[in-house]
Amino acid sequence: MKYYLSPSILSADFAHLGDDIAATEKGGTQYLHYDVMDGMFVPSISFGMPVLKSVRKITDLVLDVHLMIEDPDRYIDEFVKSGADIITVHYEACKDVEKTIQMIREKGVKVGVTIKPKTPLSVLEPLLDKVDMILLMTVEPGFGGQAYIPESTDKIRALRKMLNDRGLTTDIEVDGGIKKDNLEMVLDAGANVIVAGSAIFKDDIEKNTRDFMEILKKRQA
Ligand SMILES: O=C(CO)[C@@H](O)[C@H](O)COP(=O)(O)O
Repeated sequence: MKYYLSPSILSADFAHLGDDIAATEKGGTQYLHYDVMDGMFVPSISFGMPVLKSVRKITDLVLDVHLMIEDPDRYIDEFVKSGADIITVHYEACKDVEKTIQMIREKGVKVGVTIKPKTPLSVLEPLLDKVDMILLMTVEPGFGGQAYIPESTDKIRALRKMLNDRGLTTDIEVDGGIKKDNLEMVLDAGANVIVAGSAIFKDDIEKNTRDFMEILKKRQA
């Protein structure tokens, strides 16, 4: 199993975004998490394609784009053209999630599907072998800096079992409230792609990144 860190730039200082991203690169991250919010699917609005284009120009990190938007089919093509490497869509936001997954795959980028904390794992059953990554939201989507929802740990464990039972090694990404002190817990439960925003983009960003990476590297097969 490979382990990845995906710092969420939602918590970065947008006036110094390039410097903040460079610090995560120096700290050894492999991914960068890019949260797109439309003010409809989630209450807040973040950033979209133009910022992604600028980020693409300054980094070779894997751009892990999480679309918190209604009917994401409308924007898949533009996010691919703007530099996304992985596009993750919400099960709850798609009119026909299998069609959306297929559309993303046809564009030649990796595809993820995600569910909110209250959505049951059962909705993922038909999708398990169709995606590269499943993102489990461990807070209600919409804002950085929230507390991890404790019930998420059992959900991660149950999802890893569902995948193992089918012989699948699909990545499980977790997002929301992940800090150094609960990182081992989500890894033990079966997560292997870690999103962290407020725990990374504060004080010494390079050191925070390195601290997370040290823990992940110990698990690397
Ligand atoms: O998608 C989201 C919030 O909707 C997340 O990516 C957060 O940005 C993670 O931030 P922290 O909980 O780690 O501060």
